[in-house]
Amino acid sequence: MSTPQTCRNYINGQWLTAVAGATLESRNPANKREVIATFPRSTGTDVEAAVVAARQAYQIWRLVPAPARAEYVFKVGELLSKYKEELAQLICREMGKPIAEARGDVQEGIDCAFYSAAEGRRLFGQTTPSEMPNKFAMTVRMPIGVCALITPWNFPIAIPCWKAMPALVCGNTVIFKPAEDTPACATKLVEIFAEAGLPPGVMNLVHGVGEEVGKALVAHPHVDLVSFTGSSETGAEVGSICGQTHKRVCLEMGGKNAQIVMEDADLELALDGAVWGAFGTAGQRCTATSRLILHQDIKEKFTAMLKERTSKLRLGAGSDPNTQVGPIINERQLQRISQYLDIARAEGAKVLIGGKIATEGELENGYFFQPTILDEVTPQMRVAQEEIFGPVVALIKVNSFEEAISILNNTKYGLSSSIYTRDINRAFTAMRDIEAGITYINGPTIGAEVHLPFGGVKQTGNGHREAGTTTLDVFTEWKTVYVDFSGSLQRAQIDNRK
Ligand SMILES: NC(=O)C1=CN([C@@H]2O[C@H](COP(=O)(O)OP(=O)(O)OC[C@H]3O[C@@H](n4cnc5c(N)ncnc54)[C@H](OP(=O)(O)O)[C@@H]3O)[C@@H](O)[C@H]2O)C=CC1
Ligand SMILES: O=C(O)CCC(=O)C(=O)O
Repeated sequence: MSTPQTCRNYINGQWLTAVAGATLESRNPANKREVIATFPRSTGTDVEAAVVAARQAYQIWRLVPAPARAEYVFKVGELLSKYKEELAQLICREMGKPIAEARGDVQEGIDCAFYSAAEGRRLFGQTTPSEMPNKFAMTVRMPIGVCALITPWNFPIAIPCWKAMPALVCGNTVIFKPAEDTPACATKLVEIFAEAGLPPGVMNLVHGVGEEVGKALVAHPHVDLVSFTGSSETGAEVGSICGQTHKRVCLEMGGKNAQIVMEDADLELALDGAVWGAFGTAGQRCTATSRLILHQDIKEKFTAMLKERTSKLRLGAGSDPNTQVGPIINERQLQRISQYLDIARAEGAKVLIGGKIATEGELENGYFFQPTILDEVTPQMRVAQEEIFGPVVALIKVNSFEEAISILNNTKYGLSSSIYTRDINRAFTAMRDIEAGITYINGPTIGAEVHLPFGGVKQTGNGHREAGTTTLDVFTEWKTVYVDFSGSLQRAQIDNRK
């Protein structure tokens, strides 16, 4: 066990303890005796200092040319590459995901840095004809101001990067409130932004409890925008406060993602998709596959294949290269998953495999849940409707393609979706009729790429898309500019007559 790291807030270019002095700690979810970090339990006073710093810095930062702002973000990308392994090891210890996935988390940050940095030389507006003579019409993107970025623990590097990087390139300043479970990852990330040379106040970090720090940021009158990823419940609260104060808000919330497997699918391919979609990151992704909608003709065979593969998955600490499924983030989430198993049994679902907290050998030291398959699930059951956020997948049998699409759409969420079929007509029909922000054809529901829009429909979000060029609509305001040069023309004509 290594010595716990002492994390601090980063406000106006300085590393600070919370003014009130209180601290919290994060632990290794694979070994709960190991304290990874202590970090400030900040209060409204620290939030106030960060907002003042970010507002002051904004007046200078917004005037730095966008290509120059982007150079800082490019530098962050280079530094992330340099520290990639160190960061990945830290993610394994603090968040728990297997090392290969942790490297992917950092790589997403690197990809986002280079993609966002390039946008510094674009940030395109439009020019369009004016209906008046001697008039020029155009639109330009303007920064919004101070952005509060409130992030979850499941992608402790990628998600903060895909918010902070475009926000900064667009000319905003940032206050980052990371999840309580991953303060050390957040601190290392902000150290990297600082090492890249960002001026004081442009990037600020305030650790603490969501109900305290997150809430104070959302309610603060001088925070202009909130970008939030997390649970639907918290997202609804954040959205409602922002609505009351007319604050810009981008919400990215839950999913109840389904993979359809039709009778003509390549079953081996669909199996790979189902296993990694459902059990990758121990199911703790908003894009995780939590429902498998199986055509009746392949249901029995596919279920047997899935059960066999699931039984061989190796649970363990993320830092062990042999681990395929890591721990659950904390005790509260572990108990929540366990409660969903009770609900599933009470509703009449059949536990085919798994279904319990895993305690064999060293697993007892951490928060592990057995990869679980629930069979005989019907579309209205709570386990088919509510986000579990754990390694639990529900099997639902269907008789037709139409029924499969209808059941897939039958939830309040609409983030990711997938269909395995060899029929091109069905693939395109699914692409058209599925109600989700993301649809994969012959691929799992997970695996977002940073240059495409990320987000969902219905209660998954509020219509915005981060990542891709659509993120620019989150982090900028449009300004419409009319230039009327008829006056000066007339003056020039008068001058010529003289
Ligand atoms: N869509 C996604 O990617 C994710 C979805 N979830 C879903 O959320 C469930 C619970 O996970 P949890 O981590 O508690 O998610 P939360 O939504 O509570 O947390 C997400 C972020 O919001 C902060 N926060 C909490 N309360 C408030 C508030 N009142 N105002 C402002 N910010 C706040 C949290 O801080 P703090 O950590 O201090 O509480 C964290 O930084 C999961 O089971 C899963 O269903 C979770 C993570 C990611
Ligand atoms: O599917 C992915 O790769 C991205 C998932 C994600 O960002 C999330 O679960 O929060």
